[in-house]
Amino acid sequence: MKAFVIGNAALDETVSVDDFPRPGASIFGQALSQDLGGKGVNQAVAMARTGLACHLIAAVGQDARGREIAARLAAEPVMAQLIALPGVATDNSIILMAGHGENAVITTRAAAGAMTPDHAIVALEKAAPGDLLVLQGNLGAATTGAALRAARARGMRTALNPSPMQDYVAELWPLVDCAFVNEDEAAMLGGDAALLAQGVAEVVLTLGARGAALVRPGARIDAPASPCVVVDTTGAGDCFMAVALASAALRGAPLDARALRHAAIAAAWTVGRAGTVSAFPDTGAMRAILAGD
Ligand SMILES: Nc1ncnc2c1ncn2[C@@H]1O[C@H](COP(=O)(O)OP(=O)(O)OP(=O)(O)O)[C@@H](O)[C@H]1O
Repeated sequence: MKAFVIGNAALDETVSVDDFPRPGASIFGQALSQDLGGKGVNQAVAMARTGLACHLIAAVGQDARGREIAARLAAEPVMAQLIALPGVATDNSIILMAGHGENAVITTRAAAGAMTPDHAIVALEKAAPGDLLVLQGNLGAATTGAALRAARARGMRTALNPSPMQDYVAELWPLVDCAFVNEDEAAMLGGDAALLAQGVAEVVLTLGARGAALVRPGARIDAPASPCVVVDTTGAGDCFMAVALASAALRGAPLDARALRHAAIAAAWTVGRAGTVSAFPDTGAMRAILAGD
């Protein structure tokens, strides 16, 4: 079984602040750090570090930041296919990390928005029935829809994390087998019951420090978060989704309580460290997590 993540690639620029600036205010930040990021990259790298065969398909510009992303991805076990598009800038995320543990993220989407339906369809030509497609909310409506339809035509399983939330997502749920949503997203979408009613087979609700729940028609599994000291929550949701899916896939099992436990431990590892991809468990730590109960 292989996973295909079609999504965005970015460099995360994180600055620590005591608190978020009010409109019009100028404030000091404490440190600027750079990390590999973008939800597509985050999820693909976390999956690949578990040992699951994982392809990443993402677009960058033909610029220094695109080359930097390629160089950093080369050090990861993910099979990365970066499409270097002429005339667009590589995407960036600007992350404000506040002293109270919350963050605010602004992501550009020039390269992600320029990915076409053909990019997605061609990328999935290597997929086999039973392989997994993982998507997030950064691509355009046509490309996301084409990826989901191509996956269904190939007998793949599909998972979607609708973040950042875009309006078009409402039309896509009948093509999604598994939805991962945080509390805000669940509220915007009318709750897990509304997603199940639109044909989604299973919904994973992530509830921050209160853990997560796996909901299927007539069944619900609750899983607590793993305790940790909060340093930086950036990427926790991406790490959680990737590890939950990979844990189940590597065992040939459906999503289950054990997958949620593995995901919670990996996400807490991330929350307890600064950064995005660099805060995820490395390959050794990830395999140790997945070996546990
Ligand atoms: N304070 C915390 N302590 C322990 N685990 C946490 C904490 N916050 C998040 N997590 C873990 O990360 C998972 C995902 O968190 P959350 O529900 O906040 O998703 P998210 O909003 O998509 O995250 P983010 O946008 O920060 O990446 C949770 O289900 C939990 O396992």
